[in-house]
Amino acid sequence: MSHFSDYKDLIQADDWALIWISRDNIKPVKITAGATFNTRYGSFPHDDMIGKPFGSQIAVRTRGSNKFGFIHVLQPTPELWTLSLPHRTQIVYTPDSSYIMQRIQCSPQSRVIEAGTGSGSFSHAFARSAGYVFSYEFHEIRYEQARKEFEDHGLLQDGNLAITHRDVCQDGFAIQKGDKTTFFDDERLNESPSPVQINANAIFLDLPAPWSAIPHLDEVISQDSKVSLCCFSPCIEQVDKTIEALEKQGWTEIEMVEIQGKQYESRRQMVRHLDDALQRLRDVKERKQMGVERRKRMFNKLISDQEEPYEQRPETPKTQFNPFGKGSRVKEGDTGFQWKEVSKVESEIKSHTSYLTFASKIVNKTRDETLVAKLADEIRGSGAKVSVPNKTDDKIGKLS
Ligand SMILES: C[S@@+](CC[C@H](N)C(=O)[O-])C[C@H]1O[C@@H](n2cnc3c(N)ncnc32)[C@H](O)[C@@H]1O
Repeated sequence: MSHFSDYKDLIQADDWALIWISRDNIKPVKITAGATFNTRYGSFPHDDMIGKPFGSQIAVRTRGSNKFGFIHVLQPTPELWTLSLPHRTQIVYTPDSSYIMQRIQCSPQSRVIEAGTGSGSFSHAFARSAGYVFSYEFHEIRYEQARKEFEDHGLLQDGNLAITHRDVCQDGFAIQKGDKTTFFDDERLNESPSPVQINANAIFLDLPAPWSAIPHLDEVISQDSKVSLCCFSPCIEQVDKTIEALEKQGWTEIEMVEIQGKQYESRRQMVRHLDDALQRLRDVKERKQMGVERRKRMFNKLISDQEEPYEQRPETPKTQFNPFGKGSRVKEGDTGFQWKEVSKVESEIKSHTSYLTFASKIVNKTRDETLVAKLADEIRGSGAKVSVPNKTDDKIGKLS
């Protein structure tokens, strides 16, 4: 069972949960009867979590005080995993991964190649949406760590993910049956002929030199459906070399995109008039003048050493409200003032802004007339109002 895509209501022993302590502090925890989750806000017995719905708030009294510390126990999702995983490399964040999956049409029909695995951030997102994921990592320790995590999270056992310890730039993507460097647990793959039928139709390369891996793709991509590819590269020189390799290998629809994740905050801002500004300047000038005169009098008193009765500083009238500075505090949206809706750009959200190079390839450009006729019949039978391609029509008789 995958802890990251099979939703369940109640927390049970042996479930993985992501414990939300604060926005920047989310911890993956395997719920274990009798165990305790310790934080600086208190110790939370796992037994208090078992049987409660995912999403529950668990509170404990902080030792020596009347206050409570609390946590939320959340169902794991790829998005939360991305925010909580142990970083071994740079990772792909959700703003990028969601866009990439949409662009490469990741669906249950997708057979995905991902290289390298890195910290496994994107692998979790792919595993939830795709039919099958083949992930490759050449760094032995990272491969082992990722394999362990995939295993713990239920992505390998009866799952839809295979991880291979391999330098894909040198040795390509093909997996021979019985390959000791590949770890998967799937009867279908075990039974498939050698080499394993990868038939990838979605490729994601997050490697320093994707141009060296691209020529190896031809032997593992789908021959009878459109293949979409995305390369994730932090610098434009890499994009340049990647595009050169893609063109050379016959990839088409090449396009480069950069994602700049920004958060827009919607708020109300007080409408300020020119008269307010002028009034503020008069105010400042008046106060300054009063200060100068007071200091002059104090100086004269020092020189003449004459006693002068203590002069009370004249009371300045409290301003009703000064929209440019001090005065009585006004809360956003208070009545009696004029407000306008504005949007404010917050600092950049977590995203590893790389350049995304997309491309596609169709290997076999002839179409299966029997299949087209069958689909056409089905569409006609469903009564849907669609224009069905006619095989005698030259313009649509072939896929271009
Ligand atoms: C930036 S990380 C990938 C991060 C990953 N996309 C994620 O979201 O967690 C790049 C990974 O590619 C691996 N790598 C680099 N060159 C490779 C190659 N030729 N074959 C396989 N893996 C490679 C590195 O070891 C590294 O772990």
